[in-house]
Amino acid sequence: MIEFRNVSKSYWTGERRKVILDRASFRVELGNSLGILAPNGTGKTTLINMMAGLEKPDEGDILRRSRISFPLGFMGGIVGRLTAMENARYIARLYGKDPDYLEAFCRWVCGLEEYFDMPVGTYSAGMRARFSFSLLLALDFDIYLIDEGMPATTDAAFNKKAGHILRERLKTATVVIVSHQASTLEKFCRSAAVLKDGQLIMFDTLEEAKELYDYEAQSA
Ligand SMILES: Nc1ncnc2c1ncn2[C@@H]1O[C@H](COP(=O)(O)OP(=O)(O)OP(=O)(O)O)[C@@H](O)[C@H]1O
Repeated sequence: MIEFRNVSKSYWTGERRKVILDRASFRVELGNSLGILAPNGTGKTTLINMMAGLEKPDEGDILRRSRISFPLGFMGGIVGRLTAMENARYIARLYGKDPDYLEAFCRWVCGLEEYFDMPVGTYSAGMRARFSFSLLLALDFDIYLIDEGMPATTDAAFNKKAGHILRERLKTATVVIVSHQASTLEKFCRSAAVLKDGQLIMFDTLEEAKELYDYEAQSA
Protein backbone atom coordinates (compact mmCIF):
# COMPACT_ATOMS: atom_id res chain seq x y z
CA MET A 1 0.00 0.00 0.00
CA ILE A 2 1.12 3.56 -0.71
CA GLU A 3 -0.69 6.36 1.06
CA PHE A 4 -0.37 10.09 0.44
CA ARG A 5 -1.66 12.21 3.33
CA ASN A 6 -2.15 15.93 2.64
CA VAL A 7 0.85 15.97 0.34
CA SER A 8 1.93 19.20 -1.31
CA LYS A 9 4.69 19.60 -3.86
CA SER A 10 5.59 22.54 -6.04
CA TYR A 11 8.58 23.98 -7.89
CA TRP A 12 9.64 27.56 -8.31
CA THR A 13 10.23 28.13 -12.02
CA GLY A 14 11.94 31.49 -11.57
CA GLU A 15 8.74 33.34 -12.44
CA ARG A 16 5.95 31.42 -10.74
CA ARG A 17 5.20 28.46 -8.53
CA LYS A 18 4.38 25.28 -10.44
CA VAL A 19 2.03 23.23 -8.26
CA ILE A 20 2.18 19.46 -8.71
CA LEU A 21 0.16 18.39 -5.64
CA ASP A 22 -1.88 20.59 -3.32
CA ARG A 23 -2.73 18.85 -0.02
CA ALA A 24 -3.58 15.68 -1.92
CA SER A 25 -4.64 12.49 -0.13
CA PHE A 26 -5.09 9.10 -1.80
CA ARG A 27 -4.12 5.43 -1.48
CA VAL A 28 -2.81 2.83 -3.87
CA GLU A 29 -4.04 -0.54 -2.60
CA LEU A 30 -2.33 -3.85 -3.31
CA GLY A 31 -4.14 -5.79 -6.04
CA ASN A 32 -5.65 -2.67 -7.59
CA SER A 33 -3.38 -1.59 -10.43
CA LEU A 34 -3.74 2.11 -11.08
CA GLY A 35 -3.24 4.19 -14.19
CA ILE A 36 -2.70 7.91 -13.71
CA LEU A 37 -3.57 10.22 -16.60
CA ALA A 38 -2.00 13.66 -16.84
CA PRO A 39 -0.88 15.89 -19.71
CA ASN A 40 2.83 16.35 -20.38
CA GLY A 41 4.68 18.55 -17.94
CA THR A 42 2.04 18.42 -15.20
CA GLY A 43 4.02 16.26 -12.77
CA LYS A 44 3.82 12.58 -13.69
CA THR A 45 7.52 11.92 -13.14
CA THR A 46 7.52 13.91 -9.90
CA LEU A 47 4.52 11.91 -8.63
CA ILE A 48 6.08 8.53 -9.44
CA ASN A 49 9.39 9.64 -7.92
CA MET A 50 7.60 10.60 -4.71
CA MET A 51 5.91 7.17 -4.62
CA ALA A 52 9.35 5.58 -5.01
CA GLY A 53 10.80 7.76 -2.26
CA LEU A 54 13.21 9.48 -4.66
CA GLU A 55 11.67 12.91 -4.09
CA LYS A 56 10.37 14.36 -0.85
CA PRO A 57 7.06 16.18 -0.51
CA ASP A 58 7.19 19.82 0.63
CA GLU A 59 4.46 19.03 3.15
CA GLY A 60 2.44 16.01 4.22
CA ASP A 61 3.32 12.33 4.62
CA ILE A 62 3.88 9.47 2.23
CA LEU A 63 3.48 6.02 3.80
CA ARG A 64 4.88 2.94 2.09
CA ARG A 65 3.80 -0.39 3.50
CA SER A 66 4.91 -2.72 0.69
CA ARG A 67 7.96 -3.53 -1.39
CA ILE A 68 7.85 -0.69 -3.92
CA SER A 69 10.05 -0.73 -7.00
CA PHE A 70 12.25 2.02 -8.32
CA PRO A 71 10.61 3.61 -11.39
CA LEU A 72 11.13 1.56 -14.53
CA GLY A 73 14.06 3.10 -16.39
CA PHE A 74 15.61 4.65 -13.29
CA MET A 75 19.40 4.41 -13.61
CA GLY A 76 20.41 5.92 -10.26
CA GLY A 77 22.53 3.41 -8.37
CA ILE A 78 23.88 1.88 -11.57
CA VAL A 79 27.59 2.64 -11.90
CA GLY A 80 28.62 3.60 -15.45
CA ARG A 81 32.20 2.36 -15.22
CA LEU A 82 31.09 -1.11 -14.07
CA THR A 83 29.77 -3.79 -16.43
CA ALA A 84 26.14 -4.90 -16.39
CA MET A 85 27.38 -8.14 -14.79
CA GLU A 86 29.10 -6.26 -11.96
CA ASN A 87 26.14 -3.91 -11.46
CA ALA A 88 23.67 -6.81 -11.38
CA ARG A 89 25.73 -8.66 -8.76
CA TYR A 90 26.12 -5.51 -6.66
CA ILE A 91 22.39 -4.74 -6.77
CA ALA A 92 21.64 -8.38 -5.86
CA ARG A 93 23.63 -7.87 -2.66
CA LEU A 94 21.80 -4.61 -1.89
CA TYR A 95 18.47 -6.40 -2.17
CA GLY A 96 19.62 -9.57 -0.37
CA LYS A 97 19.31 -11.73 -3.51
CA ASP A 98 21.55 -14.44 -4.90
CA PRO A 99 24.08 -12.65 -7.21
CA ASP A 100 24.39 -15.74 -9.47
CA TYR A 101 20.63 -15.79 -10.01
CA LEU A 102 20.36 -12.05 -10.68
CA GLU A 103 23.27 -12.07 -13.08
CA ALA A 104 21.90 -15.06 -15.03
CA PHE A 105 18.35 -13.67 -15.13
CA CYS A 106 19.43 -10.22 -16.36
CA ARG A 107 21.87 -11.70 -18.86
CA TRP A 108 19.06 -13.79 -20.33
CA VAL A 109 16.34 -11.09 -20.31
CA CYS A 110 18.30 -8.18 -21.73
CA GLY A 111 20.03 -10.24 -24.43
CA LEU A 112 22.99 -7.86 -24.62
CA GLU A 113 25.35 -10.74 -25.42
CA GLU A 114 29.04 -9.71 -25.00
CA TYR A 115 28.02 -6.13 -24.11
CA PHE A 116 26.79 -7.46 -20.77
CA ASP A 117 30.48 -7.67 -19.81
CA MET A 118 31.28 -4.13 -20.92
CA PRO A 119 30.89 -0.90 -18.88
CA VAL A 120 27.29 0.33 -18.76
CA GLY A 121 28.59 3.86 -19.45
CA THR A 122 29.36 2.78 -23.03
CA TYR A 123 25.76 1.63 -23.71
CA SER A 124 23.24 3.35 -25.98
CA ALA A 125 20.02 4.66 -24.38
CA GLY A 126 18.14 1.58 -25.64
CA MET A 127 20.72 -0.81 -24.17
CA ARG A 128 20.56 0.98 -20.81
CA ALA A 129 16.77 0.74 -20.89
CA ARG A 130 16.99 -3.02 -21.51
CA PHE A 131 19.39 -3.50 -18.62
CA SER A 132 17.31 -1.37 -16.24
CA PHE A 133 14.09 -3.20 -17.20
CA SER A 134 15.78 -6.59 -16.64
CA LEU A 135 16.87 -5.49 -13.14
CA LEU A 136 13.34 -4.41 -12.30
CA LEU A 137 12.01 -7.79 -13.40
CA ALA A 138 14.73 -9.71 -11.55
CA LEU A 139 13.73 -8.23 -8.19
CA ASP A 140 10.47 -9.05 -6.42
CA PHE A 141 8.24 -6.09 -5.67
CA ASP A 142 4.63 -5.78 -4.50
CA ILE A 143 4.14 -2.55 -6.45
CA TYR A 144 5.88 -1.74 -9.74
CA LEU A 145 6.18 1.93 -10.74
CA ILE A 146 6.17 2.75 -14.44
CA ASP A 147 6.63 6.18 -15.98
CA GLU A 148 5.70 6.29 -19.67
CA GLY A 149 8.47 8.85 -20.09
CA MET A 150 11.06 6.18 -19.31
CA PRO A 151 13.76 5.56 -21.91
CA ALA A 152 12.15 3.02 -24.23
CA THR A 153 13.67 0.33 -26.36
CA THR A 154 12.57 -0.46 -29.88
CA ASP A 155 14.03 -3.97 -29.79
CA ALA A 156 10.95 -6.06 -30.65
CA ALA A 157 12.29 -9.37 -29.31
CA PHE A 158 13.24 -7.75 -26.00
CA ASN A 159 9.90 -5.93 -25.66
CA LYS A 160 8.03 -9.18 -26.26
CA LYS A 161 10.09 -11.13 -23.73
CA ALA A 162 10.08 -8.41 -21.05
CA GLY A 163 6.39 -7.57 -21.63
CA HIS A 164 5.47 -11.24 -21.17
CA ILE A 165 7.42 -11.50 -17.90
CA LEU A 166 5.88 -8.25 -16.62
CA ARG A 167 2.34 -9.45 -17.42
CA GLU A 168 3.03 -12.73 -15.56
CA ARG A 169 4.40 -10.77 -12.60
CA LEU A 170 1.36 -8.51 -12.53
CA LYS A 171 -0.93 -11.50 -11.96
CA THR A 172 0.19 -11.27 -8.34
CA ALA A 173 1.72 -7.79 -8.09
CA THR A 174 0.30 -4.30 -8.53
CA VAL A 175 1.37 -1.64 -10.99
CA VAL A 176 1.12 2.14 -11.03
CA ILE A 177 1.59 3.67 -14.49
CA VAL A 178 1.62 7.38 -15.25
CA SER A 179 0.87 8.40 -18.81
CA HIS A 180 -0.52 11.21 -20.91
CA GLN A 181 -2.58 8.76 -22.97
CA ALA A 182 -5.19 6.21 -21.93
CA SER A 183 -4.10 3.55 -24.46
CA THR A 184 -0.86 2.99 -22.50
CA LEU A 185 -2.88 2.20 -19.38
CA GLU A 186 -5.46 -0.10 -20.96
CA LYS A 187 -3.15 -3.11 -21.07
CA PHE A 188 -2.36 -3.16 -17.37
CA CYS A 189 -4.84 -1.10 -15.31
CA ARG A 190 -8.51 -1.25 -14.51
CA SER A 191 -8.87 1.68 -12.13
CA ALA A 192 -7.51 5.07 -13.00
CA ALA A 193 -6.97 8.58 -11.74
CA VAL A 194 -6.54 11.99 -13.30
CA LEU A 195 -3.96 14.46 -11.99
CA LYS A 196 -5.67 17.83 -12.11
CA ASP A 197 -5.21 21.13 -10.26
CA GLY A 198 -2.91 19.55 -7.69
CA GLN A 199 -5.32 16.72 -6.85
CA LEU A 200 -5.40 13.07 -7.85
CA ILE A 201 -9.03 12.35 -8.72
CA MET A 202 -9.68 8.60 -8.41
CA PHE A 203 -12.10 6.58 -10.56
CA ASP A 204 -13.21 2.95 -10.36
CA THR A 205 -12.73 2.45 -14.08
CA LEU A 206 -10.40 3.72 -16.75
CA GLU A 207 -13.45 4.66 -18.85
CA GLU A 208 -14.65 7.18 -16.25
CA ALA A 209 -11.17 8.69 -15.90
CA LYS A 210 -10.91 8.99 -19.69
CA GLU A 211 -14.18 10.93 -19.83
CA LEU A 212 -12.89 13.63 -17.47
CA TYR A 213 -9.45 13.64 -19.09
CA ASP A 214 -10.84 13.98 -22.64
CA TYR A 215 -13.32 16.64 -21.50
CA GLU A 216 -10.50 18.66 -19.91
CA ALA A 217 -8.35 18.28 -23.04
CA GLN A 218 -11.19 19.57 -25.25
CA SER A 219 -11.92 22.56 -23.04
CA ALA A 220 -8.20 23.44 -22.63
N1 LIG B 1 13.79 19.87 -9.92
C1 LIG B 1 12.94 20.71 -10.52
N2 LIG B 1 13.07 22.05 -10.39
C2 LIG B 1 12.20 22.91 -10.96
N3 LIG B 1 11.15 22.51 -11.71
C3 LIG B 1 10.97 21.20 -11.88
C4 LIG B 1 11.84 20.22 -11.29
N4 LIG B 1 11.40 18.98 -11.64
C5 LIG B 1 10.30 19.18 -12.39
N5 LIG B 1 10.04 20.50 -12.54
C6 LIG B 1 8.92 21.09 -13.26
O1 LIG B 1 7.72 20.54 -12.77
C7 LIG B 1 6.84 20.22 -13.83
C8 LIG B 1 6.48 18.74 -13.81
O2 LIG B 1 7.63 17.99 -14.16
P1 LIG B 1 7.53 16.41 -14.39
O3 LIG B 1 8.81 15.97 -15.01
O4 LIG B 1 7.13 15.75 -13.13
O5 LIG B 1 6.33 16.34 -15.42
P2 LIG B 1 5.85 15.17 -16.39
O6 LIG B 1 4.36 15.22 -16.39
O7 LIG B 1 6.49 13.90 -16.02
O8 LIG B 1 6.43 15.69 -17.76
P3 LIG B 1 6.67 14.89 -19.17
O9 LIG B 1 5.34 14.30 -19.53
O10 LIG B 1 7.10 15.96 -20.10
O11 LIG B 1 7.73 13.86 -18.87
C9 LIG B 1 7.51 20.69 -15.10
O12 LIG B 1 7.02 21.98 -15.40
C10 LIG B 1 8.98 20.75 -14.73
O13 LIG B 1 9.65 21.74 -15.46
